[in-house]
Amino acid sequence: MLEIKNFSKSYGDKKVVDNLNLSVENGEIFGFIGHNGAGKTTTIKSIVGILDFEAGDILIDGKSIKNDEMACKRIMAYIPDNPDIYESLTGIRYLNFIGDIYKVDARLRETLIRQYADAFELTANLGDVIASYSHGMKQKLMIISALIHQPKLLILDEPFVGLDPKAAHILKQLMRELCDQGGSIFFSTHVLEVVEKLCDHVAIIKNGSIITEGSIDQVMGDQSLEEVFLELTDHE
Ligand SMILES: Nc1ncnc2c1ncn2[C@@H]1O[C@H](COP(=O)(O)OP(=O)(O)OP(=O)(O)O)[C@@H](O)[C@H]1O
Repeated sequence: MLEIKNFSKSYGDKKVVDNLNLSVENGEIFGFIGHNGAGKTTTIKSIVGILDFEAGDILIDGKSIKNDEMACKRIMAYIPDNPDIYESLTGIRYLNFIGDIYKVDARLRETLIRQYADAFELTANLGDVIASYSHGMKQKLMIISALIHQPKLLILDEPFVGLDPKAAHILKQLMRELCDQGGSIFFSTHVLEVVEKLCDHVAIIKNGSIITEGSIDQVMGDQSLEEVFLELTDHE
């Protein structure tokens, strides 16, 4: 579903990701972890077509984000680490705006909005302007907007930051459901317990290079993910 091949990215003359390779299969939840500044957001923004990159390619369901951007964007959804959305719209207008862009059938859209807004306890606030939302409420709205067009690939950058425990629990359930239905998820996080419990696959990035990657069981062995992470990232 997602294939990153020989991907390198620089800002000016500073290379921040160096020859990164990884793939996410159908039905898989893939956790992407690494210290601050390791290159996670840069990789994610390149996957979703926000950043250009100088080397390698990124394929979504076999199509290149460089050469076939619209086809890639149609089947993928991205939830950034900072929910900066149109503050002057109401929640429901924003969701309908996204529904229109992705041509989500009106009936299906209504059902999905109700289902997800109820799950995240946001239904009563959908008529309010987004400017009045808390950080967590904006985050929930972004998650709902990503799910209503039923993406095959969901990309999330630190999705659990700012969510209350119940919302985090619901998001984990929805992530698992999407993958049980054949979708794929690639997400970054600093919450290693979530990766341990939720992910099928994990990669650790350090200074722009993958230092270990594999199934969660392979990577952890008989240690906790925290132990593995600290051991691998502590050494220069
Ligand atoms: N717009 C930019 N211009 C120049 N350098 C940048 C830019 N954005 C990021 N960088 C640098 O690229 C490197 C990787 O940053 P990135 O945001 O991808 O890290 P990250 O792994 O997502 O970190 P965090 O866990 O703190 O979110 C860092 O050294 C950062 O300073």
